[in-house]
Amino acid sequence: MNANLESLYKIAQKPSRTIIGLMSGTSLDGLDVALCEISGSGESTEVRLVQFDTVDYSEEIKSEIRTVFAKQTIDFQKLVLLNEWIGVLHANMILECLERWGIPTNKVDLVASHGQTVFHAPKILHQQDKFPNATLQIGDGDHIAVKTGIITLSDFRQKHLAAGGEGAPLAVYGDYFLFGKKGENRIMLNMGGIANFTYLPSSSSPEEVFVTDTGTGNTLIDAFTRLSFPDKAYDKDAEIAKQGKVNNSLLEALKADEFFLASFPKTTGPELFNIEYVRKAQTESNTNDISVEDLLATLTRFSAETIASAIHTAINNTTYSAESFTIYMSGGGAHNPLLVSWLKELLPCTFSNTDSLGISGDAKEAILFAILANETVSGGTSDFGTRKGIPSVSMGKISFPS
Ligand SMILES: Nc1ncnc2c1ncn2[C@@H]1O[C@H](COP(=O)(O)OP(=O)(O)OP(=O)(O)O)[C@@H](O)[C@H]1O
Ligand SMILES: CC(=O)N[C@H]1[C@@H]2OC[C@@H](O2)[C@@H](O)[C@@H]1O[C@H](C)C(=O)O
Repeated sequence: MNANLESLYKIAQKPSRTIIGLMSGTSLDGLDVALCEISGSGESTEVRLVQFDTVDYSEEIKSEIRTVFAKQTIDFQKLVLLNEWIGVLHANMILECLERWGIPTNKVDLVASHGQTVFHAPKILHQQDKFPNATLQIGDGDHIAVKTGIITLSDFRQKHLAAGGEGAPLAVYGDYFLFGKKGENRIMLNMGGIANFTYLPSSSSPEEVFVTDTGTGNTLIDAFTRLSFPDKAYDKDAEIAKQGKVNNSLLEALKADEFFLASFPKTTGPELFNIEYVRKAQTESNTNDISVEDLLATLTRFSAETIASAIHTAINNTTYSAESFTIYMSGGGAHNPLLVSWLKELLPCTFSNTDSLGISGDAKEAILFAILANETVSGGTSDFGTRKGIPSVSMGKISFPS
C-alpha cells in the first residue's frame, strides 16, 4: 500500500483525531485556526477545542485578495498567483500557531482547509440556465500538505455542488451533529460577513432540519465603515451606527431585492451585497446625501430585519411557536450590540450564544471544517433525507505531503 494511504488508514482508525480546522471568511479579517480533538462521527461526533487563534491578515494580504474578491472582471494572472500564495500563507500561519502553542506538527493528524472564497455564484445570482451553481475557493491544499507535512483536506464545497447543493452553507453538518437536541427547538445563527442559520427543531429529524443564508450580516456595514473611515476595519461596538437614525425609505429599497423572496435554502455573498447594491437603493429612494451615521444605522437595521424575517418565515412554516426557540448566536456580528438588540426586539425567541453550549462562537466555522474532514476520513454519509440543499455526501479533496 502507498505509505500516504497507509498513514491515512491508520488515522481513520484512531479512537480520536487531532485536526486543525481553517476558515477565512468573507470579512477578510484573518485566518481562524482551530486545533480540535475529535472522536466519533456523525451524530456521535464529540469535539474538544484545544487551541484557537485568529491570525490577522496584514493590509497587504487584504488588499491583494480584494483585487479579485467578488468581482466580475479581474486580472486572471493575479487569481492564479493568489491561489498558490494563499496556500503558502495559510501553511505558514498553521506553523506559526503550532510553534506558539508548543505543539509539534507530527502530533496533528489532519488539516481541514476551507480556503478563501473569491466568488460565489449560485444560479439565483448568475441566472444562466446552462450553468450549474458554482463557487470558487482558493489557497491550494497541496501547498499546506507539503509545507506542514500534514495530510490536508480542502475544497469542501465542490462535492456539495456536484451533489446538487449550492456549495453552502455547510454549517448544518456541524450544527446538526453537535447541537441537534431532541426536545429543544434551536436555531444556530451565524453572523459573519453573510448571515446564515441552521434550523434544528425539537424532533431533531433530518427531514425538518435545514440551513440557509439570510443575506448580509456585516459585509455592508464593514464596507461603508471602511469607505468613510479608512483606518477602521468595522464599526466597533456599533459606535457610529448608534449615533445615526434608520432611514426607512432606504431600508425599504434595500429589502426589495428578489433574493429575499426566494424560498429556502438559498445562498448569497458580497457578489450581490456590495457597495453598488447600496448605491442603487440610495438612488431609488432618493437618499444619496444621508450621513454616514444614518447610513450605518440603516445597514445595521437591514441586517437585523432580514435575519429576523427569515427566522420568522422558517418558524411560521411549522407548528412550533416562536417563543419555544432558542437562538444561539455566533460569528463577529454577535459582538455588535446594536444588531443584537434589534434582533431581540424583532424576535420573541430566547437568545443565547454557542459558547453556552461549549463551543466558541468565533471558532465555530473553523471547527466545522475539522468536523467535515473527520467525517470524510472516518465517518459516513450522514442521512439528511431528501431535503434539498443538504446532500448526504463526504466532502474535501485529500492532499498528501509527499
Ligand atoms: N465588537 C464588534 N462590534 C461590531 N462588529 C463586530 C465586532 N466584532 C466583530 N464584528 C464584526 O464581525 C466581522 C467578522 O466576523 P466573522 O469573522 O464572523 O466573519 P467571517 O467569518 O469573515 O464571515 P463569513 O462567516 O460570512 O464568511 C467584522 O468584520 C465585524 O463586522
Ligand atoms: C461561499 C461561502 O464561502 N459562503 C460562506 C459565507 O460565510 C457565511 C455564509 O456565506 C456561508 O454560506 C458560508 O460559510 C459557512 C462556513 C458555511 O458554509 O456554513
